[in-house]
Amino acid sequence: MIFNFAKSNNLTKKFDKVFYRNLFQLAIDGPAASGKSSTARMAAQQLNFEYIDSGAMYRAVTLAALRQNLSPTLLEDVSKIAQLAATSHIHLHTTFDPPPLPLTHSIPSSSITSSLPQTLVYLNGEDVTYEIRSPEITNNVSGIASNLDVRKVLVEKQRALASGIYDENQNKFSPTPLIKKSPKGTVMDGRDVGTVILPNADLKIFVTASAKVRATRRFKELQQQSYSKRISQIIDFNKVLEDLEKRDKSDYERKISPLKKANDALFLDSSHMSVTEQVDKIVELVLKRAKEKNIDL
Ligand SMILES: Nc1ncnc2c1ncn2[C@@H]1O[C@H](COP(=O)(O)OP(=O)(O)O)[C@@H](O)[C@H]1O
Ligand SMILES: Nc1ccn([C@@H]2O[C@H](COP(=O)(O)OP(=O)(O)O)[C@@H](O)[C@H]2O)c(=O)n1
Repeated sequence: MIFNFAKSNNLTKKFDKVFYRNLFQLAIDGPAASGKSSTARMAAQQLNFEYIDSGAMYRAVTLAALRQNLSPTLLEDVSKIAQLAATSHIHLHTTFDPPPLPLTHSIPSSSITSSLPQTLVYLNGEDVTYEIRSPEITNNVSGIASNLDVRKVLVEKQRALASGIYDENQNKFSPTPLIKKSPKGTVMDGRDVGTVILPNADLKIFVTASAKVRATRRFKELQQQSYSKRISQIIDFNKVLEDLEKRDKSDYERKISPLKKANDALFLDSSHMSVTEQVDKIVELVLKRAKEKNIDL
């Protein structure tokens, strides 16, 4: 099935305007391992927001393409990959355990100690949560994400998800907003959320940290993963840093929707912040902006 972009775009605009005016939209962009997704998920948990991991959608399409031996650099494969992006059912499910805390200004995120929220990713019904984080996917995702047709398809799905008019299970746009949970807002993270996907977001944050700090975080994460899966694997820090810098370059320099701070985004350097400090800062900024805009959270 090929989507009618013009039609779905109109739908998105219509429902954004009519039904979702009062839902807070938080856009978080930044380079790899800057801390976007962990802070976005924890902030979503505290604020009772829906969380949308736009990068996971590019990763899922990359997995689908690699499974079919399609290459983003081969012209004849490019339209097939866009077709895959359109026809694949990509379902994101973030589990908040424990359930969201009641929102008060005095609960710091450090009080959430038990399990951290995590996002399960399903591709055509199959749980691919871990597979999409493999080095093979990580090293190929930027190439797929620089494809204009793939972006068109995913951006429409991402906008529709944020507006509640995309049914992930059916892979269909809905003419009426779907009654899901009743979140007070949406937080989406990625590379072009503030610039392209949600240009009218109520608050935009561009998170970054030095490449060395980010590579150290990824390195620890990979070590932890191999330890928990009991895989004995040597992880080379220099290789992690090199891969991360290569992906940064591709994301910052691509022609279509490059990674860029939106003009109205706030800059957050997380190099010397803990995850808890990042979450607390973001929640504080959301509450302040909601108050200014008379949005009831
Ligand atoms: N401020 C921080 N200090 C230390 N580790 C962090 C910080 N922010 C995130 N992390 C860790 O770094 C890794 C990458 O963070 P993640 O949120 O996945 O980044 P991104 O979504 O930007 O790629 C994760 O293991 C996360 O727990
Ligand atoms: N909105 C987005 C999100 C991700 N992406 C692409 O998808 C890749 C993976 O995104 P991600 O958020 O999962 O990556 P990490 O920051 O977690 O490493 C990025 O390197 C980008 O190339 C994008 O182009 N646009």
